[in-house]
Amino acid sequence: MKRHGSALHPVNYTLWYEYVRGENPALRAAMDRYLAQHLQLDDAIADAMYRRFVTGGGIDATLIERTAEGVSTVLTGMAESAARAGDQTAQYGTSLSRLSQELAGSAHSPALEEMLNTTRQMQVAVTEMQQRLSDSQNEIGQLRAELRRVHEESRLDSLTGLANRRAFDQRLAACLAEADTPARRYQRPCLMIADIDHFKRINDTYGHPYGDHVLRAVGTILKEVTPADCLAARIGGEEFAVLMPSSSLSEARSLAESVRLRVAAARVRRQGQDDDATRITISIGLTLFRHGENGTAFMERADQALYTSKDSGRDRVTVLAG
Ligand SMILES: Nc1nc2c(ncn2[C@@H]2O[C@H](COP(=O)(O)OP(=O)(O)OP(=O)(O)O)[C@@H](O)[C@H]2O)c(=O)[nH]1
Repeated sequence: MKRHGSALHPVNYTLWYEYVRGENPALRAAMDRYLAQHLQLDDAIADAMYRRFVTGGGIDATLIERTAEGVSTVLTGMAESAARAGDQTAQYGTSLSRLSQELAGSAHSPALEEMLNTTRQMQVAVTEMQQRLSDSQNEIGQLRAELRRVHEESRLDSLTGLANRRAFDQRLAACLAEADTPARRYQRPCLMIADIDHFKRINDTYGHPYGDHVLRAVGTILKEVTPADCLAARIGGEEFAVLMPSSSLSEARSLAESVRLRVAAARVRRQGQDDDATRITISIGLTLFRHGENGTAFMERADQALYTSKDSGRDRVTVLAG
């Protein structure tokens, strides 16, 4: 990295790690072109390559975290080698000093003196290297923590703090893959989709900020009632979903009813109007997974149940199982 003018920091470590790993042909080709022309890979160029070939313009936190993991392992190995080299150099230096003292009384030895000086210089260089490796390791640790935070945030809906659609889709796919294994044959996941009633009217009557306030209130109720092994998400504007991997249909129905009742009982106050709260209701569709079907069919049936709730007067739970 030093030879090509690359400063020692996490972005460059990631870039070079990806290059050496050799599984990113586009990056490899671009870097090879630069290196063949003996061009310096300064920070601006490295940054552009990192964005273009490593993160693809956005942040792929999983990839970067994996890379940070790899770089950190390499650095740990280097730090251990540097520590061993430091110990050996120190031992060598001690032996040379002893030898020099033993010979001090006899003939003066410039060659021995030179070796002693060189050994001291080596000790300083090895200590500096150990320090630099330890600094880099700390930086990688911070980078990893930051990436974890970005990764977590990228899975949350910023308004309600529930999981977002992307996180929900991933969890649904994983849950259904597991549900189709023989071990889970008798435990079928349940899915509920909930949609706030007449939400457009709420927005139109009281304004969009109040609508947001209602969404947050529903999000809070869902967080409070959803068991730890289930996932509650905001999957669209005023649409929520709860995936229940190991609940029975009757447990899922109770959960859906309790969401409905708590939303109906909640009084979401308008700012500055303490006694004037609007009544909000929610319609819910609930269904049970059928072995062999895909996520789309599962979601569509929950949606169908939801629309039955809407069509038959709203503020109710409809179950479509089979
Ligand atoms: N405040 C707010 N409104 C949103 C948000 N996302 C979507 N909406 C609004 O949600 C409303 C959805 O309305 P519709 O799909 O027509 O349905 P509805 O009025 O809820 O009626 P029903 O579902 O039939 O009971 C639209 O007015 C959207 O503008 C958001 O993040 N904040």
